[in-house]
Amino acid sequence: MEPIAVQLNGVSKMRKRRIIGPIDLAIPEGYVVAILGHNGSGKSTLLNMLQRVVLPDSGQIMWFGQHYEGELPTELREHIAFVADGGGSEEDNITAVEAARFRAHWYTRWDAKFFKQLMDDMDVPYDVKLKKLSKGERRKFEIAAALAARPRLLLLDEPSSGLDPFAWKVMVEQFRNFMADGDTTILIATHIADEVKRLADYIVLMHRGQSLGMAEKDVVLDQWREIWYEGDLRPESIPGAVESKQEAGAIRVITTRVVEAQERLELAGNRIMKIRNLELDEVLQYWIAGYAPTLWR
Ligand SMILES: Nc1ncnc2c1ncn2[C@@H]1O[C@H](COP(=O)(O)OP(=O)(O)OP(=O)(O)O)[C@@H](O)[C@H]1O
Repeated sequence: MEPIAVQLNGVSKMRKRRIIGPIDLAIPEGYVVAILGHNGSGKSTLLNMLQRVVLPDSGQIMWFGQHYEGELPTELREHIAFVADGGGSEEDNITAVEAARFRAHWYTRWDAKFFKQLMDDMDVPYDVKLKKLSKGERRKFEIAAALAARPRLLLLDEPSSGLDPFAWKVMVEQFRNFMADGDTTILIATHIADEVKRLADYIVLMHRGQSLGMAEKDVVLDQWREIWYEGDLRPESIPGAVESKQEAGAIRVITTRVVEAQERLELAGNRIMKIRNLELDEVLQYWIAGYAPTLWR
């Protein structure tokens, strides 16, 4: 069995408008996991609980197989890096060089050479107070500093926020290189399909404070198809059919079992006109409605 980076057992947090949880989740070590969900679904609360900025009201969290009462010990915290979604910080009035010096003290695996290389590649100035950087530059600095910490657990809240499309493309390359030669587990809270498509290995879907499970990204993107066909086969008899509609003499059916569906249609002598993969947001809509893809474990 794969080693687990973080495990949540019945973790919940009471918020004014809703309860987040109870969440049961096991995140395998060394993968990129996207926590997907609409606004207010509990993604940031989950990330905050994983760095103990927010304390759960009940349930248990394990980090690399260990449970801790109270504050997380330094030996663990120096292996966790977090990039929040915007906002200033206590580092506002210092430069990137000074911030790097500070972080090098804190993170024992700090990689100064890698930090410089990332900052140069992304063209971020070193000698300007962090609060004077543009939104995108600040974001790049935060991500460079998080990667240079060589954390075992990296928590990212909407990493592409504030980056222009070109900068985001460069950033994706940096993440991929980073993942290729490291053992870091990355959790990305997001509702941006491109972040998921380009980076994630797994998807966790959060909805109204609940986790609807975790599935491999490739399964999520591959399993759902829209088939258009002509003929007299009733859509309800097509394997995996979850929805169908008659339009302009053709039938449109959504299925999770495309191979069997195709066989059934061909066997019945119906003509398949078009088959299309569903987009991520379409799949999520069905997942939320109760038609989950094949879940991991
Ligand atoms: N500090 C807080 N105090 C009270 N309620 C909070 C607090 N932080 C978040 N909430 C509430 O908890 C729920 C989940 O919020 P959270 O920020 O975790 O969602 P999210 O999925 O990250 O949303 P978004 O996509 O908008 O960033 C929301 O209803 C929010 O109003």
